[in-house]
Amino acid sequence: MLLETAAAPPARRGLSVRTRGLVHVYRGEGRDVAALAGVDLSVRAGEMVALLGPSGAGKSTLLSLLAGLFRPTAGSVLVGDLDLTKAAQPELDRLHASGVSLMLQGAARNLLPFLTAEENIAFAQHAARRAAGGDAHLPGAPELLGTVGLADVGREPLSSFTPGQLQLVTLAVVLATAPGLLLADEPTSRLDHGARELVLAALARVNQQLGTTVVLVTHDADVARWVPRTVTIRDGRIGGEGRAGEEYAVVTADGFLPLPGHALELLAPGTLVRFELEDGVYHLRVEADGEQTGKQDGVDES
Ligand SMILES: Nc1ncnc2c1ncn2[C@@H]1O[C@H](COP(=O)(O)OP(=O)(O)OP(=O)(O)O)[C@@H](O)[C@H]1O
Repeated sequence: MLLETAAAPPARRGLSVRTRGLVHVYRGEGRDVAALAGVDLSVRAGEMVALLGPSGAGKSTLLSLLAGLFRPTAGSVLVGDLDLTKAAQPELDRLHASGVSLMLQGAARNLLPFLTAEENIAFAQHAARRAAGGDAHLPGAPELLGTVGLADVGREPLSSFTPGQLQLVTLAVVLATAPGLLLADEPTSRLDHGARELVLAALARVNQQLGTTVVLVTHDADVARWVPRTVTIRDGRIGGEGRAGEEYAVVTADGFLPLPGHALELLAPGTLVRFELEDGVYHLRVEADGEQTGKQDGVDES
């Protein structure tokens, strides 16, 4: 099979994402689970962001809320101008038909195995055309398959595809409705190194060529090579951000500053700290038994 790229489908404006004070509690019998405990996340239109973090941190819950699959316990989610927490069902239906695409974990959950790649794309476009009253200008299957690097295999049976190629077909299918926001849950899980690189490269190409906003969840630490911004979710909150390989702590909307993982090990709960500004540089000073123990860290004021 050939792996090659063709002319990209026409760009469509990406959708911005903004959450404020996002809280989600799963209500269970006798036990409630707080999956998200106040997430303030802003993603610009056309940006590509990876959500990282340990298992159970709340990444998939956050992705589902961005997709509008269910409503949060508290807080707001804006996709473009639409507040998903207040939107009526027809508005959410329209958003799902053409504005936001969700790539579920595992190609099998996104594809109909008895159809070819082209037929899977046509199937995905059918609902979008109906929602738009037949007026939707959607990209053709050859264009889409070309964009993900799978030109010329649109009519071959999916049974002859490798796991990496199936994931690329999945990407073409979720792009079939020309979404402004693409949400991908673990798009590289269970793929070998070479296939992971191809899928991440295809996602980055989609983001750059089509302008689609991309938010993906991953355990893949290598993802930072392909994604300019990573956001680490820890215990249902934003625990930090990575930009171009640099790690940052992020001040929350209500003024809290979660410590980065390595500092957590050094600073026990209850530790008293002082911020001091010296020559344009912030210093974090730790107090022990009423005494100053010295400079722990320095941060540029800017
Ligand atoms: N449907 C559900 N009902 C009850 N609890 C849930 C449900 N889905 C997730 N949880 C719980 O919510 C918390 C966050 O789960 P979530 O799947 O969002 O985390 P995650 O970071 O995506 O984890 P993983 O990387 O393992 O997929 C966990 O404690 C999980 O057990």
